[in-house]
Amino acid sequence: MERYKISEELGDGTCGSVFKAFNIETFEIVAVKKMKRKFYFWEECMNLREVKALRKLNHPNIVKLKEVVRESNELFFIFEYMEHNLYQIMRERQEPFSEWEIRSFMSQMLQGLAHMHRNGYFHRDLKPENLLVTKDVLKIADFGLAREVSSMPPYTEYVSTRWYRSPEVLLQSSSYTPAIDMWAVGAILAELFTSSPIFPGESEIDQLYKICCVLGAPDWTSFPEATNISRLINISYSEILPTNLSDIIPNASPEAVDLIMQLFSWDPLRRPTADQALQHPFFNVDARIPHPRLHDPLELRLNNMESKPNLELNLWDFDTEPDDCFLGLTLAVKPSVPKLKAVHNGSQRMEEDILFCPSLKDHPEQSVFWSLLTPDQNGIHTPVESSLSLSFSSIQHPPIGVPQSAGFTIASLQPNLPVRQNYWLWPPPSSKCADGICR
Ligand SMILES: Nc1ncnc2c1ncn2[C@@H]1O[C@H](COP(=O)(O)OP(=O)(O)OP(=O)(O)O)[C@@H](O)[C@H]1O
Repeated sequence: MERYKISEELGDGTCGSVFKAFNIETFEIVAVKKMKRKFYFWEECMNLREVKALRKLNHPNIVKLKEVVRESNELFFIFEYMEHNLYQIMRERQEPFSEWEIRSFMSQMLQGLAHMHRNGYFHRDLKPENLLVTKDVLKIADFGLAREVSSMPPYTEYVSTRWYRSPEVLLQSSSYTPAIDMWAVGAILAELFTSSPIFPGESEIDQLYKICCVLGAPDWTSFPEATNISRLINISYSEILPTNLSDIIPNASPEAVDLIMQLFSWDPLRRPTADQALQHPFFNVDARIPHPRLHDPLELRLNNMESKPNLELNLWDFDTEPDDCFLGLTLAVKPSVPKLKAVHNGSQRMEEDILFCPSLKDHPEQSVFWSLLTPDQNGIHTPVESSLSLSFSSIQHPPIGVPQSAGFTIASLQPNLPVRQNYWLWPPPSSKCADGICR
């Protein structure tokens, strides 16, 4: 690892901390992911899902693993460096993405995903943070949870980030398929329009509840083997009516709404595959859709430093496979605890677990905000012992153009919820976000 000069930390995930680094031999800028657990044998390293999957998956829209280094029983992945992740980009913008931009991001994500699924893997943790972007080229990253399609169920309920989790995973269906990634694609597509998660569940039950609030009553027959079906049964449907998705995502074209609805099929078998989604009319519409500016006298600014969920780990989620990166990671496990911040008309700050604003003149509905703990930072230690490394061939990919832009507001995202959200989505550039990470 002495070839690499480590600079800033780029991210701190469940399995590892990611740093920007400079290769003093090749002058290349790379991203170094230092795994949190120790690795005493090479075999363990090569059996890691992330390594196994990325060695097989060579695609312009999948982040390139260039090298694996084991040094002092510590494991480092050397990735091609990407400038941003999609979450950061959404947070920093001052206006919504155009449908053209969304189409470009989505098409790249789906092409990477289609390649992955065709090659027998599914990702299992798709979310904006795991979509890396440089000069408008999007690449899927973080294959720590990637699973071979041919691997045998039952799978553990595991740990994908709750907001992007499919109903069959929430209901602990004994088997699931690449369709779980397609659910996450739907959630990400909706979020690209609104810059706010469409199903920001605070718990697994709340996650299902929020899904039902948008989609209406579930199709029970879609989950014949779900062990946790009671989670769904316990939700009182009499109080929940399905929502018109166009009301929730007013800036989406009918084609986009149709694609999102298909991706949000309760039945995993009815969700389009990545290849099928790429054939959807959404990708053939060339018109720019105007974005209605959504005004609201009460502008509540969500502090996005705390607006994303941590990866949620349950003790029973731990896989017994030796290649599971979570083994021995108890210190990295953080529960998702709501901690909320909002600004009323940019002046009055409030911070509590759940913030209700019942006294609003123009909006008698209550407002509620969600956010979660900030991950701890982890230092990196200079290795002292001998090291081994494994290199992978690299490829160059042509950039795909997406115009730049910048901030916007959005009104109610979930009209059927007993609460209503009205807030500024992204802090302006002047807000405290000094390191550009804001998590
Ligand atoms: N190749 C890269 N270039 C630049 N930044 C990167 C790269 N890979 C990862 N990152 C940054 O580091 C963050 C964490 O990386 P990654 O998701 O791989 O770690 P993890 O421990 O598996 O995280 P998670 O808890 O989401 O599973 C990413 O969200 C991204 O911001």
